[in-house]
Amino acid sequence: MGNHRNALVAAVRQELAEARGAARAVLAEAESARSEAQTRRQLVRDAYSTCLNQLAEARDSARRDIQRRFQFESSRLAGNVRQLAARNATGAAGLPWRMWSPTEPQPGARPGLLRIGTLTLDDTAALPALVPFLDAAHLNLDGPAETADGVITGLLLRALGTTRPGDVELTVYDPEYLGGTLASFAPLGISFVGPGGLGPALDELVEHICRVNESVLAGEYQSLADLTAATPGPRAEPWRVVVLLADSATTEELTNAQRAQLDRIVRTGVSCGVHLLVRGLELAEHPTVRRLKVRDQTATCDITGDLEIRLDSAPPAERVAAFCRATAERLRAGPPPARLSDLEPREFWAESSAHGLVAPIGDSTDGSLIEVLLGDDPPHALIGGPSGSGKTNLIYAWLAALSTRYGPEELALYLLDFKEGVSFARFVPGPRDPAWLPQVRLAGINVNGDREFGLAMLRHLSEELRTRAQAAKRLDASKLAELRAEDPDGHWPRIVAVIDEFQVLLAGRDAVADEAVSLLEDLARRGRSQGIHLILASQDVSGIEALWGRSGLIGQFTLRIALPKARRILGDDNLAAAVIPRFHAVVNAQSGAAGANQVVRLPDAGDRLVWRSLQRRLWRDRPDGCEEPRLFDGDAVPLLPESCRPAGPVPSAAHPVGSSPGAVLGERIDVAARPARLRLGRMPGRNLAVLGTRTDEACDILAAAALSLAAQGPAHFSLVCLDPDAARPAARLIAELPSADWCDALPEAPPLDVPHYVIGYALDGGADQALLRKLVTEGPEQRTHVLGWWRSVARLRDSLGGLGARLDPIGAWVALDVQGADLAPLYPQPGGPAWYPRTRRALFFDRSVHRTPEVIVPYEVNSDHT
Ligand SMILES: Nc1ncnc2c1ncn2[C@@H]1O[C@H](COP(=O)(O)OP(=O)(O)OP(=O)(O)O)[C@@H](O)[C@H]1O
Repeated sequence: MGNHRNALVAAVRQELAEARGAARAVLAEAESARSEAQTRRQLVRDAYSTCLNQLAEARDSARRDIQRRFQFESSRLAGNVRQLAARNATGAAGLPWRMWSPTEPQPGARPGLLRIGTLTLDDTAALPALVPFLDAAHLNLDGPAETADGVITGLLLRALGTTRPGDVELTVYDPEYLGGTLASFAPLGISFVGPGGLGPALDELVEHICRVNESVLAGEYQSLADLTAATPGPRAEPWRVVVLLADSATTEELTNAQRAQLDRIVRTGVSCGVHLLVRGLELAEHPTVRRLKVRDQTATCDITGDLEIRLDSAPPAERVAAFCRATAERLRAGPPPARLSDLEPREFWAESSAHGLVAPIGDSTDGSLIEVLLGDDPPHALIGGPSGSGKTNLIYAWLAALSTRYGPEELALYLLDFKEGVSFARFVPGPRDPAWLPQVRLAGINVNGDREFGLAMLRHLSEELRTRAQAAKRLDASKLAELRAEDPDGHWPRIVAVIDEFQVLLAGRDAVADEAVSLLEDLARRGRSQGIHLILASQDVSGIEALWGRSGLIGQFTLRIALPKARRILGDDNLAAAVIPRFHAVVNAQSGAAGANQVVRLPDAGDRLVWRSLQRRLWRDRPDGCEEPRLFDGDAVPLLPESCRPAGPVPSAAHPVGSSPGAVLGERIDVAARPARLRLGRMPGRNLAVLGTRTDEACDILAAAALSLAAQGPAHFSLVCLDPDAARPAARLIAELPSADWCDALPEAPPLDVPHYVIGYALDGGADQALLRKLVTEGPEQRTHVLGWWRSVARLRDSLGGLGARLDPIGAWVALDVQGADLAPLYPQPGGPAWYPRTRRALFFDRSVHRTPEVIVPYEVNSDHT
């Protein structure tokens, strides 16, 4: 029993222990689950708060980003709006009153927008608030009369200040103050409409619109704005601006008929240049009506929606009065003369020169442009006027009008100015401006001493004439238009040659004048049909008289342009030039016959900056391959071209030598600026004498000759210098020559297998006579040539043996300051050549090629002595 109980107890204990164990295990499990859940909860909480933080950060950065973008975009937009506003409301249309002054519109420019105040967009700087008006809209204002009238005054001043005097006609209906509101505009000749006059005034406007449609637009143009854009010159019709300052009484009083007329004007006015500027009266709905709701110093406009406009104050009364007085004065004085820019066409280089060159040179007193023609008739022009009368200015204006109309394929210009000045330098690249006028092929400046250059240009044109005549003959064309039609791929621009102070070329009874006259005559006679036109200008009556003596020449110059006080340009019975005022010209296309005069006001074409900017525009548009013009500047000294100097490896004796290498002596005065060469073959007399006392130039000529010979192939040089003044240039020369030796006296001619040149400085300074004679006589056959410098012809003769010495071994010479008569012993014709020495010019004569000597410009070889 006891055992049984014990066993029972033990079993119960056992079970209890197990149950307790199990309960503990469950508890432990629950505990761990709980702590796990707690940990998880903590994690979730942490994650949540991290997430919250991140979200907040992301939100903040997105907000910041949006704000930044907004600011960027709004300031960009504001900038764009500001730029557009600046472009659309330039000058007087947009300047605040304190800086305001009227601005003359560019020709052909359409009216822009007008400023009435400012707009503020968030924190951007204030933007100008602009409204359209002329050629665009009627304006309907509503609000307190005083503020609205201030806006109207401002709008009128801006509209008038951005148009030419007389381009806007003003009509004011102001029944309340009988015109007093806008009385400051009275000097402009406003039509004030009295209280009972509204009906007739509206009728008159409607009639005006009908007339404009019927006769001015005539079905060809949609609007006056289109007509103005398409036709250069003054406006066909002024704008009519009608200001209606109504009050409620007026509105009530408006009859049905008046209302109907007003509605018609609203619908049709803008295209005919009639604009309403109305306060206190509701205009009918129409796309051209813009409405402004004015409050105290602020307004809203249907263009800018809800944005509030801070209105500008009304313009100061004294400014309005001063402007109106000045404009009335200008109106009385008539339209101002055209400006250079008025001569520009709407589109550059759009004209063909096949049938002629038509271009305006100025305007008439009513403002319409006056065009002159160069073509088959009249083919050539003669311009005359005393010094300072504006010939150069006229030529500038004419060239501007021509070169903006006709591109380089249509027009080629050759410009020569015999004045002491550089009038044509502006057309070629200069140190400060690389641009040039693309049509200019050649310009000569400072040529008053170099009539030969004028001759060279005429010869060049004559050559061109010959080419054209041959082509025309081949293609059976009798004039340029036909030649161009037959040969559409050919390059046949019209050529205009301008020669200012041409009489310099014809002055004197020498070979230059004779040849110039015969070339001019030929060009004037045959150039007409080949598209070569001459414009000759002169201040000098005697110059013009020189032409009158040559009827074959003067008869071709049927276009005459006489500046004030010009004499003998027009017919003897035509006195117009004596009475025209300053800066005017008489244009006469009938050889100056009385009755064919047109008086032109000439624009001021002298402003360099205006010209430069126009020329840059043309230059930027020049076609590919358009070459720089050739500039001949009589004051510039040309440098020996690099191609005439030895370069690269020294040629060996095996190197082929041409049969007659050419010694370069200077630049020829011709259109191509070619070097003058003396051929030194194995023939008797192939020696050169440089004659004169100008050491620098003589040394330059010898150096250019030696260097250019060394550049052509293997050669040996022996330098002899008998004048210490020439020692330095001689030393420089020997340093540059690949194969040379310095001799204290004339060398014997050693037998060499390459040409040998003896370069002698001041050979009159004690050279061995016998040796010199031997060298010049026998040397050339053995390819030994003397290129020597003597200070006079007499000294040359002395150094060759004295009085009876023969000079024929000297086959070529270059004379510097030696008078023509002194050159007689070296010249085939008795008396010597006509030569009057000039600085940096030399007379070159090669017995074997020249009939008459040629003037050359000695090159500068080393630029340290000039
Ligand atoms: N239409 C014009 N409007 C304003 N100024 C002008 C006009 N024509 C000429 N001038 C000015 O008059 C002056 C003389 O003009 P220009 O040099 O053209 O005369 P010119 O007849 O060529 O004189 P010269 O023969 O002595 O060279 C210049 O200062 C020029 O700017």
